[in-house]
Amino acid sequence: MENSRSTEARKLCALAPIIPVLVVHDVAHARPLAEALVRGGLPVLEVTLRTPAALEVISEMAKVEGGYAGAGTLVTPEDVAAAVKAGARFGVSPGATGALLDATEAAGLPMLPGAATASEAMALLARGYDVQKFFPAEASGGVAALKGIGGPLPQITFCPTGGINPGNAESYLSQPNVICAGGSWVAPNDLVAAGKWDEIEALARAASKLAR
Ligand SMILES: O=C(O)C(=O)C[C@H](O)[C@H](O)COP(=O)(O)O
Repeated sequence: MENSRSTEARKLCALAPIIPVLVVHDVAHARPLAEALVRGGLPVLEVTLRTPAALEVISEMAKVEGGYAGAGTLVTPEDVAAAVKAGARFGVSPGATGALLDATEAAGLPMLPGAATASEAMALLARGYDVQKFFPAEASGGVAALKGIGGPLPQITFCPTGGINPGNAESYLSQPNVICAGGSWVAPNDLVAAGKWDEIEALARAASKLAR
């Protein structure tokens, strides 16, 4: 769309079929985890601001060549300021508020804001966001809901996240209004804690080959 605020988000979403959603507790895991995911073909990394280490994790991941580390779970303007300071290349939010978008726009932070209903998607579209996170995807009706929203609102493209797994990912990715999907399965807590980077790379590689 003209004057889209989603130009950068669209480019990032086009880089790989899956955006890993990362909950990282130990900053020592940041570099090897990001390197494994990038090696596996998933360069766009959403680090959720759900752990005390998250901002430092973003700063470490930002140093990984070929990667794009962003901040997820942006809820407040303060989150945005902290994420930008940490070096986040983009932001993701589960929903959207005017205050949050005022902050990301003022900071020039490329943004993937969340919506779960037609009204929320329309409000974001009116503000210029034609690429949106569809969250929580499975709980909000999954592929059927995306098909439903895509009827009257085909100009909006989604990154569904929440409940996506290797078994259902391709049914999402095959929708005309889906550009990529987010998921945590490529970096399970137990593999991260155990430093099993090769296994994470293999999960990433499989995810990077999902058809869309
Ligand atoms: O914290 C956020 O802002 C989020 O983005 C939530 C994530 O989208 C989901 O936690 C990922 O869902 P799963 O792949 O089902 O684990």
